[in-house]
Amino acid sequence: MPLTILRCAMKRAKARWCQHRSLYNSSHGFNETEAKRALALHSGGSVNLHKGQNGIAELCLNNPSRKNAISGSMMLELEEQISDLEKWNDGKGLIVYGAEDTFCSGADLSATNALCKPKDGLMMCMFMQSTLTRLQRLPLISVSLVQGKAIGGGAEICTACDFRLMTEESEIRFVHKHMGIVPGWGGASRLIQIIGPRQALKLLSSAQGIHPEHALSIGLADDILSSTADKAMEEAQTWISSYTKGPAETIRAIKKVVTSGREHALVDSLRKEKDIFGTVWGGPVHLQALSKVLKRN
Ligand SMILES: CC[C@@H](C(=O)O)C(=O)SCCNC(=O)CCNC(=O)[C@H](O)C(C)(C)COP(=O)(O)OP(=O)(O)OC[C@H]1O[C@@H](n2cnc3c(N)ncnc32)[C@H](O)[C@@H]1OP(=O)(O)O
Repeated sequence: MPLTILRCAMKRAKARWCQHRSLYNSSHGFNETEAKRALALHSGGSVNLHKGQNGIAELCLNNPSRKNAISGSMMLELEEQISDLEKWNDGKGLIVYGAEDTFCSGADLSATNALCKPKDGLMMCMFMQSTLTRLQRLPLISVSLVQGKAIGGGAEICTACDFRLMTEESEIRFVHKHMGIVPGWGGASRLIQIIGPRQALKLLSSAQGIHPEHALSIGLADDILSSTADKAMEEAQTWISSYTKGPAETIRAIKKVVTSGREHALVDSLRKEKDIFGTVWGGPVHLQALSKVLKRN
């Protein structure tokens, strides 16, 4: 294999590895194997994934008897489902939602109580920050479908998607102040990216419940769904389809360039955009579209 092709293949492999690796390693005092062992001790609920034929996946936070609180085992299942989605090359979109009438009431309080030592809290923080960053970086257009409450860590999870759709009675609330902490799953950093530092400071320091109209006015929500609970998913599927029409290859490249622009300084982002452009220019989708346009004109 000529050296140039080998170099390109190695660069692509490295890029894929970088996207999937944890934000933290032993130099930060993080041991992924130990973290997984500790979190597995706190079981309850599940995280279920359905990958649709239409390229839209549905990820369910499923612990209704505890208002979809995230147990330790659910943190592990969330990471496993995101690993699955990272390998889903036909994927174009993702809808994250909660079972029954709630989005998510945050970390399971019995688990956080057992993990209340600083060392254990930091382990959970680094595991969930890495997991939700990988969710945010998926080359899929992602939506949090917020029905009912998204509280604490639940509010943090909904900031890890590209868009937020809220039903009329729903509420997002960063309750961390009342618990004497700050967001532990990356929610503060992402909230600042979404609504800016001033509005983020207001929501975090007031710990107020954010209702749909207010969320829409500050840019935290992207739309308010009129449906009743049983129709909300159908309405969310229709909403996301406006952004996922077309070949998966193109939709995924568009999400990648936006992720790159969000995370890199301008010059690095331009270079990443060039690399991504190089993966689609002259490809089958581009050439087919080009021939269609040339025939039309
Ligand atoms: C780093 C993560 C960390 C953070 O970001 O700060 C966290 O997320 S810490 C958790 C923060 N979340 C909370 O403080 C929310 C606590 N729950 C509530 O405020 C309310 O339950 C609710 C979500 C507003 C719903 O209220 P309501 O409809 O009145 O239901 P109940 O309160 O009766 O709850 C039903 C049932 O569910 C249990 N439950 C609810 N939330 C949790 C939770 N986070 N962990 C564990 N269990 C939870 C609640 O105890 C009830 O159980 P039973 O009494 O056994 O029926």
